[in-house]
Amino acid sequence: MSTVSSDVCVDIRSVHKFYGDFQVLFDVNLEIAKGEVCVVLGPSGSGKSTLLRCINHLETIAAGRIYVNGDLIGYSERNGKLYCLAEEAIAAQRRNIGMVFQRFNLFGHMTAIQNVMAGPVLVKGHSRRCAELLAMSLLERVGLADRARQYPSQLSGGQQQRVAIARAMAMQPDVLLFDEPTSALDPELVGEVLETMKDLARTGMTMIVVTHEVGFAREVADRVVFMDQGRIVEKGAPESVLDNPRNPRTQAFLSKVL
Ligand SMILES: Nc1ncnc2c1ncn2[C@@H]1O[C@H](COP(=O)(O)OP(=O)(O)OP(=O)(O)O)[C@@H](O)[C@H]1O
Repeated sequence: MSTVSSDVCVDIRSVHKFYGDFQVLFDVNLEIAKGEVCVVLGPSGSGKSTLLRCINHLETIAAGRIYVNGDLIGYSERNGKLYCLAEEAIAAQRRNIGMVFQRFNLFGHMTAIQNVMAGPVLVKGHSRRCAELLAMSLLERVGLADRARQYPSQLSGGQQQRVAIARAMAMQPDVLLFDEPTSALDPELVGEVLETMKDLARTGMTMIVVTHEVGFAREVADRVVFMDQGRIVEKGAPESVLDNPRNPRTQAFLSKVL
């Protein structure tokens, strides 16, 4: 049983993570409220992607706990000890944690709508009819209803990423994780994906976004987290972290990117 408050969606407690002998995360603590948009900034190699991947247990952790809506991710706890969950149980947890990657990872042999329908049909057991209605409404939401029958190779990078967002939404996750969703895109396609993410944020979706888009952080984030060398060194409202950073490492980073 966890003691997570019902307003908290993601609760990261004292997480440590190693790759072999290399410690990549040090005592990371972060609570994300339901409906919150949290943007994670930081220099390359600071551990942002790794932290995101720990949340849906694509990476194991050496110590600490991660809860999503009160559910301990990846492990069960008995008498203070952690035991790894079976793959099936981890897969069930991942269904509630959507992830959008830098490379869109769409199925190339499926049309846009088939990509969005796949999860609801194959994983959730929805009827094709039901999944098709849901997929169409999501494609409409990301502005791609007219592209539903096209294959990924017939879509631009920005359109493919918007399909990937619709696909993640189709699982009706508790939280959506974005791992640098615009960094593989040509600059002129970045805006349309950020607009889609802004729309999503307005609907009250809980989102954790790793990005270098400081403008997006300023406009959309409820909170900005700054990571450096595996640690959260600063977190707070965007205007406080971005305009008045207190930590010298945040100051140095922002002076380069702004
Ligand atoms: N599978 C892995 N095995 C060993 N080291 C890894 C692995 N994945 C990442 N690392 C190392 O862990 C550190 C953090 O990587 P991570 O990708 O989390 O950083 P990041 O802040 O997301 O960087 P970027 O902004 O460049 O994507 C880096 O030093 C990286 O080289």
